[in-house]
Amino acid sequence: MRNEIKIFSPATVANVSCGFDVLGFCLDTIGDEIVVRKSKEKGFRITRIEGFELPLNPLENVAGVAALALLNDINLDFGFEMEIYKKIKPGSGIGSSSASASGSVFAINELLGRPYTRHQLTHFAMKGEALASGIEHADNIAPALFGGFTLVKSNAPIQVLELPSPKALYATLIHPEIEIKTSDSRAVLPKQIPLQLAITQWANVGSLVHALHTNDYQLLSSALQDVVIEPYRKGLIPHFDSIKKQSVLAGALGCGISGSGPSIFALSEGLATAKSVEKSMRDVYSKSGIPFNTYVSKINSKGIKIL
Ligand SMILES: Nc1ncnc2c1ncn2[C@@H]1O[C@H](COP(=O)(O)OP(=O)(O)OP(=O)(O)O)[C@@H](O)[C@H]1O
Ligand SMILES: N[C@@H](CCO)C(=O)O
Repeated sequence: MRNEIKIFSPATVANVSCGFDVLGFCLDTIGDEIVVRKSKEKGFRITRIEGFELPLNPLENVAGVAALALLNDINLDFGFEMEIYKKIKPGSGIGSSSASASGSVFAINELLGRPYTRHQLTHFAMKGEALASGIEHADNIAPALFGGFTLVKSNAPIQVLELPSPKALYATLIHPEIEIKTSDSRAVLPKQIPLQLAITQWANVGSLVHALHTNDYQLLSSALQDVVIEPYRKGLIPHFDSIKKQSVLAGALGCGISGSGPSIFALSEGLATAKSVEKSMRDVYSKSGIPFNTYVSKINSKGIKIL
């Protein structure tokens, strides 16, 4: 059995417009690298973090909290240490915290000879995610650990459904360089919603799942709507309405807030359209003076990869 592992832990898009806290998909080209090795000393240490300033103290880092949740469940006479090479900016809305929490437990599980299922790993990683957002949710963790599109049917016990990813589907993202913490963008949400909006939203979730199963891009497009969360959060993201309008004019099937923002995602049929959507997003933000990055990615059907 190996003593060290290096992994690529991908960025993910949670919610996918209509599926707040339940739907997500995995990106292919954006992610962190993590190295984990066994150590003689028991417990868990983070020895190095490059890319962004984050706490080395495992109790203050989502990777550490997730790892300790797993290690508390198993009796070992050795421990682990971790190096994190962070590429996903914390607070970006593309699952920065989830990449660390899920990568951490995935890597430890591999070094232990895979005693845990991906459902059990999701449970441990959620403990880390709770440190970042104040609530245990798995809509970023599930796509990172399972790959593709996922639906979190239940948190306790954790049940993740793996949905199909139509081959021609591409994601375009714009990440405005402002930080929105998940905890802050949850604070603006109402505690109750009108029944009529709930009906529209759950009809869209069901339609989106059906569209993925049947490769029905027209249905997918009509289901990529968020009548519950977006109206409250879009004001936190400069030029959100323009990005959405221009993306759809450029051919996107739909466009919405990625996770809790500020990143915005669009889904398109075909790489050429996804690139046109990227150009339309860049045109909107170029005039704004706000620094930004854009990405085009296919859907990553595998999730976390061993390097
Ligand atoms: N290893 C880590 N990686 C990223 N963020 C971390 C980590 N450890 C602790 N944090 C904290 O978590 C917060 C970022 O998580 P948050 O959920 O707000 O952003 P995100 O993961 O980019 O967004 P989203 O979940 O909407 O995609 C920051 O306050 C950051 O300091
Ligand atoms: N479902 C979560 C994802 C962000 O972590 C939210 O939108 O708050």
